Amino acid sequence: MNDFLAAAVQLTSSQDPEINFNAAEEQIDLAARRGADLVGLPENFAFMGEDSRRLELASDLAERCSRFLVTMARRYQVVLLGGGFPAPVGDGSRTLNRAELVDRDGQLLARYDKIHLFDVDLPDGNTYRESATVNAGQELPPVVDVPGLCKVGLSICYDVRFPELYRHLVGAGADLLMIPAAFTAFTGKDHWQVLLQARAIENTAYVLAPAQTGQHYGRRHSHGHALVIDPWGTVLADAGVLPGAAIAPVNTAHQGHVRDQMPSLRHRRPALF
Ligand SMILES: O=C(O)CNC(=O)[C@H](CS)NC(=O)CCC(=O)C(=O)O
Repeated sequence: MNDFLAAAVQLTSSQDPEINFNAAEEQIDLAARRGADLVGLPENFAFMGEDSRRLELASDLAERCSRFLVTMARRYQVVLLGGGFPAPVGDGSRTLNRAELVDRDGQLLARYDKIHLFDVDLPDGNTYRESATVNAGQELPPVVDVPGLCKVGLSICYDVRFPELYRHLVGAGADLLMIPAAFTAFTGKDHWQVLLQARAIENTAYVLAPAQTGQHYGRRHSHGHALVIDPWGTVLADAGVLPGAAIAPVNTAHQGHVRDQMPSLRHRRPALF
């Protein structure tokens, strides 16, 4: 594992993929100029809108997203995560919610289809039924040893509420947990930072959490606060509520130091569970 700069991009994605791709490129460009080696885009970076429109666009959008990630990674020479885009399945009436991690040379390093779907009625009157149009992925997310960086584990958004997924990633050697999201404003204000810090602390791992922010369409508001968190749980960078990025150093010696000082991973009692 080397030392490098990681960027968690924050966007207000809309129903217009053209605008969204341009906004994403602007933030990738800025992050690369600031020296970022690893850049994460949030869930729904290319489209944030009504389900019916998402399904209409899905087959075209999935291809465009994969191509966009390859083009951007090469153009800006960064390792790039597309934190979630619709990939059509079957006759195209349903999708997977897919993340892809691409190397600087455009090579696909890892792919993950979200396994926990957000089917929740919130007290603010908003109802979410991700499973109405999305199929759950059937495989645990991968950990990939990114050449020149570190071992990166993937996940998406609502996954953050399932600590066993991150235990799996850390068991597979992850140093850094990617948690790209489009967290609701309502849940985000109480849960977002707490959950992310918990995942960092309990796994003594870096957390990179790109985010959606602001109003997208209708009543859909996202919480923002893209974060980079260190293995002690300290928030190293917070993108606030405007489009931008949280950028901070990932430091190998520091992770080793934290893991020596707080050896909780070594104190697990798997035999009792
Ligand atoms: O709606 C779309 O356009 C695409 N999908 C999403 O934004 C996903 C599923 S609805 N959002 C979440 O998982 C939010 C989780 C969350 O906010 C929490 O766990 O509190």
